[in-house]
Amino acid sequence: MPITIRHFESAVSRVLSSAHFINTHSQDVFVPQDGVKRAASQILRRMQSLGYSTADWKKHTLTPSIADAHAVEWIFLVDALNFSFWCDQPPSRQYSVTLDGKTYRGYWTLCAAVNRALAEGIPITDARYYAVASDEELARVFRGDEGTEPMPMLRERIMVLREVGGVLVEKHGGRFANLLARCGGSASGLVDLVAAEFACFRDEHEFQGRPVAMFKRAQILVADIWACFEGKGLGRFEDIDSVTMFADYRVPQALCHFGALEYSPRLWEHLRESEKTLKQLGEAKSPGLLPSGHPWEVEIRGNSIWAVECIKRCMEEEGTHVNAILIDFYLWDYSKEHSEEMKEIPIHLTRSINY
Ligand SMILES: Nc1nc2c(c(CN[C@H]3C=C[C@H](O)[C@@H]3O)cn2[C@@H]2O[C@H](COP(=O)(O)O)[C@@H](O)[C@H]2O)c(=O)[nH]1
Repeated sequence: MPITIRHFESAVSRVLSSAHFINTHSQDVFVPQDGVKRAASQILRRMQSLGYSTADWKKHTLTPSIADAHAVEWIFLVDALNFSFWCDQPPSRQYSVTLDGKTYRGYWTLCAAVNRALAEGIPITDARYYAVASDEELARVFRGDEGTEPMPMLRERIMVLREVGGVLVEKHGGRFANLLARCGGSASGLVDLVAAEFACFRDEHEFQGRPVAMFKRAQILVADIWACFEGKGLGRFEDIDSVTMFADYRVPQALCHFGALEYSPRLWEHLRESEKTLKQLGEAKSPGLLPSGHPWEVEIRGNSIWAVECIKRCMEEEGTHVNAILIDFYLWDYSKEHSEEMKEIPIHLTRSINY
């Protein structure tokens, strides 16, 4: 049997080559270059008017306000669990977490629950705790407001905590900072290390017979550290601009809104119908959910990554350098601040620990 010498390609460059392959082989999702051009000018103008930068990361109420060793463990814990917050219940019943008088939904429920646990004296960001804490203790950490659904995919989240906590305790002295110290200031190297050490971060699929990679949570983990430290100290990465957009279910909405992403009529119809069914019948019976790895899911995620790369290149051509991370963060924040407008654009809903 010939030994195949697998040419080692870093995870981040595999994401970019996957996005290009998906874009050139998609049947239902497109990145129209005229839309990209318009989107790039609009987004650039808005980001410049806001002075949007890494400093915006710490401005959020719930993200760590001090860039220190604890912030690194906080970011690792949150990005290990940073997936699938949507639920099919009516808004009044949707999982929510109220902290300091403010009620949070979606991604921010995770941050609120973590900060609440810390305020209650629970060392939730310490791998030596969450690797072995009981299911009941962890369910209590992530408990929702009275009368709301439990946290979506709580069982999967507890399994993720056991996995990543166990690896950190057994191999890295219980701290993600020790793994971070081994990446030699390379973002791509850190993504490789995270994908090698933790199975739950390996966001890889097959598309038309070819392996494709997205590594959404591994990349946003690196990006959050970079942003929190504003590119300095523990957050200094020489190759940070190689990191791509994070293929979630929110930014595609914003990309469609700005005209940089388009769906075929049949895909648009399917997503619209599945959202309606989801609301009427509830998730259990809804035919509409896209199973993880479905071609349409891969097309939406891969083309979202490609669209942001094209927007980035358009901005370069206009003489401004903005990396994919900041474009992504801006679009995600935009989608949350304009949720009413976003309602016009259906999202692809998948039960997945990848995003
Ligand atoms: N592409 C991308 N996806 C992101 C984020 C974030 C949080 N980042 C914020 C924190 C600091 C930064 O400044 C950002 O403002 C969460 N998500 C994903 O969204 C989904 C949750 O949506 P909803 O259910 O509506 O809350 C889910 O897949 C989650 O994994 C991002 O930045 N980019």
